[in-house]
Amino acid sequence: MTEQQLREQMVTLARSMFERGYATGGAGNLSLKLPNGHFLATPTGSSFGRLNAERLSVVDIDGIHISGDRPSKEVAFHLAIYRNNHECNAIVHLHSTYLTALSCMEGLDTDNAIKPFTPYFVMRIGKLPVIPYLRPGDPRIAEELAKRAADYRAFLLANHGPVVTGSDLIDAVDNAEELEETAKLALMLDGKPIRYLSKEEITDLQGRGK
Ligand SMILES: O=C(CO)COP(=O)(O)O
Ligand SMILES: [Zn+2]
Repeated sequence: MTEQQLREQMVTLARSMFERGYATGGAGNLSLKLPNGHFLATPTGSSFGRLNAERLSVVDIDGIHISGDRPSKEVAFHLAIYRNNHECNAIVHLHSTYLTALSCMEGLDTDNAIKPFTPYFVMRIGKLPVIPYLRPGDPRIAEELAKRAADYRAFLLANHGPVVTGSDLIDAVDNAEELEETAKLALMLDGKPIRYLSKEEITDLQGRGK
């Protein structure tokens, strides 16, 4: 895809997420890898419902602002993931309701916040490690994500929300939506007897693609 097509795709997918309630207000941010090796990111403070393709931010791998409006204050953590996971070409960060609710719960398993009970969570996400709470924009979020980026496809920032990767922006958005629905189910089922997937069932799903 050309840079122009990727810009238009970011605007369209962001608006779709906004209209369906995955993003509200000015929260969350998106990025993707451009064909020239730079990165396209949502401007800081922008609403997913009202992005403008021409004003999206462009930064290089060091976070230097090349063009467009001032980039998201989280661009450093996006870049930390790209540096450490070459299969990642796009990132979605949301404050979506159910994942953010989950991120506020005490006693999460920090290696995997959602014990698998549906196949698509295993196929699209695998495991969801929890990153300790840091204020939005804290440079230490990038350090924490850099340590885990090579081994996971999604992360839960404690008391904040999800960070989800993909092979392109459509894949990252689909992964984020699947993960949000999984968190919704996990909270609906909280306290009820769940039949979790067995070790064998999880192994059977791994490496099969989507
Ligand atoms: O979600 C956010 C912070 O974590 C939003 O910040 P930006 O508006 O700077 O992208
Ligand atoms: Zn955020």
